[in-house]
Parts: sequence; structure tokens; C-alpha cells
Amino acid sequence: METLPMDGVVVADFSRVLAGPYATMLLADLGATVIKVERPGGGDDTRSWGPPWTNHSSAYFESVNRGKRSITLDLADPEDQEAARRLIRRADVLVENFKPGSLARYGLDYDRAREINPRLVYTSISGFGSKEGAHLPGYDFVVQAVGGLMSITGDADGPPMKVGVALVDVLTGKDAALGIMAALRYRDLTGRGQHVEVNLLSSLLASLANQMSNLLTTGIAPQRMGNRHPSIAPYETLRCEDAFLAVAIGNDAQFRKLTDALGLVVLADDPRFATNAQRVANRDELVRQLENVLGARTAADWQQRLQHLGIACGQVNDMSRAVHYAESLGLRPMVDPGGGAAMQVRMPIDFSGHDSAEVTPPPLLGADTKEVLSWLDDPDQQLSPIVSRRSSS
Ligand SMILES: CC(C)(COP(=O)(O)OP(=O)(O)OC[C@H]1O[C@@H](n2cnc3c(N)ncnc32)[C@H](O)[C@@H]1OP(=O)(O)O)[C@@H](O)C(=O)NCCC(=O)NCCSC(=O)C(=O)O
Repeated sequence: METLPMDGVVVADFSRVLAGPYATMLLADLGATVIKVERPGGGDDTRSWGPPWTNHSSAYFESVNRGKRSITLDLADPEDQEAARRLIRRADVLVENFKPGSLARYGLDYDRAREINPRLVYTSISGFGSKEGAHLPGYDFVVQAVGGLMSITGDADGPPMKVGVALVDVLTGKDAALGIMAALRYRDLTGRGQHVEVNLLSSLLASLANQMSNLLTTGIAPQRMGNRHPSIAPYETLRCEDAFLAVAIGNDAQFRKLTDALGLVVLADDPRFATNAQRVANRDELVRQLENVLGARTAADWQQRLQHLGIACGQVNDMSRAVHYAESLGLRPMVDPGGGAAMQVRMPIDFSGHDSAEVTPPPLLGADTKEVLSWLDDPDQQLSPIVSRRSSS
């Protein structure tokens, strides 16, 4: 069997909803053995976040839980707490997203866990950190609001708007996975585990990149600009005959190519538009002139013509067309987990040394409890490979 980067790494996954499960799914995709601990009865909250539903849970749950085993433990029950501690003893990594402090009630907080296993990388995901914001529940939507993202998203004269997916959770999940990788490397160097903490608000603030830098440079908070860019023009959606085309011009040479293609070469020498700063200052007039010409053809037609000249542009696709577009470019965005489960999006990293792990469908609630508990009792026992839960259920 092929060697994967995280082969042999055991992850005790006490997380639920999105950010934590996203992080542990990445680890599973990279070959780790992920044991998802769920509450008996309903399990991960998102198993009931539908519609849409699958035969066994929800599309939401399935999007971030492939490649894992599921066990149910009632952490309020002393016997199950003991099982959780046995799992901690065997694990390399623990991931949890309880509200900070909650796990102490069950004897599963960091201090207790490191007594049991000093090599453990104990990863906590919270909404707002473990200090003054520890008691605050953290959902992506609220963090998009208080973290500034909504204030810079949407039309200039429209209401604040969220991004169309729980992107803060995804960013936080990726930060968690990165933190885990670094802590495992540190453990390789020192032999010591540690407590890795990430939170939704900090991951969002850290991802505001140039917009945050604009604030810090000028003291003025950036505002919503629709699809426009605060510092580059044209870098926005432009109206064609039938639809919008996103056009991104990053330097003057690219602008000259664009004006050539549109038969507007005079604009490239016009003092109002010759440099990026001038184009930003005279953006409304620039867009008016560009749209005058773009309006004569369809967005698809312009996409083909402009891409041919090396200009960054593309139609505004729905998600189905987005997948087809990726496939038309030779990418392999999708993977079939088998077992009758719906197709999934593949982990987006390619390695030259090995293929991506084979993907297995998300687990049924508690499907692995018996086997994992017996594995915890017997250090010589191997876990059997995950097979398709659906065909065996
Ligand atoms: C996700 C949460 C908002 C959920 O809020 P709550 O349901 O109020 O949180 P809690 O974690 O405290 O869990 C609720 C209760 O269930 C109990 N609980 C949970 N699992 C178990 C098991 N296995 N056994 C026994 N008891 C359990 C837990 O101890 C609490 O008990 P009592 O204390 O006795 O009630 C919060 O956990 C949180 O802020 N997490 C950190 C940030 C995060 O990951 N957010 C999710 C992003 S997803 C998202 O935003 C999106 O998808 O959109």
C-alpha cells in the first residue's frame, strides 16, 4: 500500500460542526487515522443540518467527515470518560471545539490530557479565544459580522453581506491543520507535545491581508465596494451582452493588451488611464468606456478572446459550471467516495511523491465504537481498513 504523509498518526477528533471537522478531514485525506467521537443519540450537530439530506445524514455533515471512523461516547458518563482517556493515551493529536473550559468538567482538558500523554498535540478551536471571549459561542456567520468581513462585502450602497459559504470556519480549519503539522514537527525535534489554540475571529483577522493593511496604513476602515478593488482598476465584473465578465488587470502592460483587444488602444495613452493609480482615480469613466465595447458580445465570447491574449478574465459561473470549468482545464476537482455516497471535492493539494489517499464515505454514527474500544484495550490490535459503510450497512 502507498505511503502517505500522515500514515500512523492517530487523531482523536472531539470536534463537530465545521472548522474542526474540516481540519481533521484534511488530516484523514493525508493518511491519518481519525477517530471521531460523537455524542450518543444525534452525534455531530450537522448530521441534522438539512436539507439537503443523504440516505444517512446531511449533505452538510458529509462535506467534512469523509475518511473518519465514528465512535459514540457520552462524556458525562465516567466509564466513557475513561474510554476517552484511553483514546488520548493512544493518540498523537487531539482536536476539540467545545466552548473553552467545557472539557475540564469531563477530565479531558489540556492539563489532564498532557499528564496522560505528554507527546499529545492538543488542539482547541474556539470562536473568540480562551480569555474574555471564552464563554461566547462562535458561529461563522457572527464572526463574519464582528470580524469586519461583512463590512467590506456587498455593494457600496447596499447592506453588509456575508460571503456565500462559511469561509471563516474553513480558514480556521486550515489554520488548525497547519498548527497541528507545525506542532508535530516540533514534537519530532523535542519529543514534547503542546497545546495549539486557534479561534475563528483571529483566523478571520489574519486573512484580511491587504484590506487590513490599508486600514493600518491610513487609519481609515475600508468600505464595501461591490466587486471593485480598492487599489487596482479595472479589477471587477464588467457587463457584456448577456452576463458579467470578471476582468483582473494587474499592470499597465496587461491594460494595454486589453485596450488592444477591445479596439480602445487610445485609452492606454490617455493620461486619465495610462497608469494604475490614474485608472483607480477615474474608474467610473474607464468602466463606462470598457462596457460600451464589451456590451457588443457575450461574456463567453469575450472570455475566449481575452484569455487567448493572456488577460485574466472569466465568466461568473454557478458552482456546477465551475466544476466543469476546472475539469476542462485538466484539473481533477472531484472524487468518488464510493458506497453510494455523493461525489465529493478532492483535497486540493497534489504531491509528486504519492497520490492522494483513497477516499471513503463519511461514517455512520457510532459505526466503529465496538472495534475502536477493543483496539484501545489491546495495543497489538490493528484497526481494520475503513470500507464502504453504506454497502456494509
Ligand atoms: C459550536 C458551538 C457554537 C456549539 O455551542 P454549544 O452547543 O453551546 O457548545 P458546547 O461545545 O458547550 O456543547 C454543548 C453541550 O453538549 C455537550 N456535549 C457535546 N458533546 C458531548 C458528548 N460527546 N457527551 C456529552 N456531552 C457532550 C457539551 O459538554 C455541552 O454541555 P453543556 O455545557 O452542559 O450544555 C461551540 O461549541 C463553539 O463556539 N465552538 C468553537 C467554535 C466552533 O467550532 N464553531 C463552529 C463553527 S461552524 C459554523 O459556524 C458553521 O457551520 O456555520
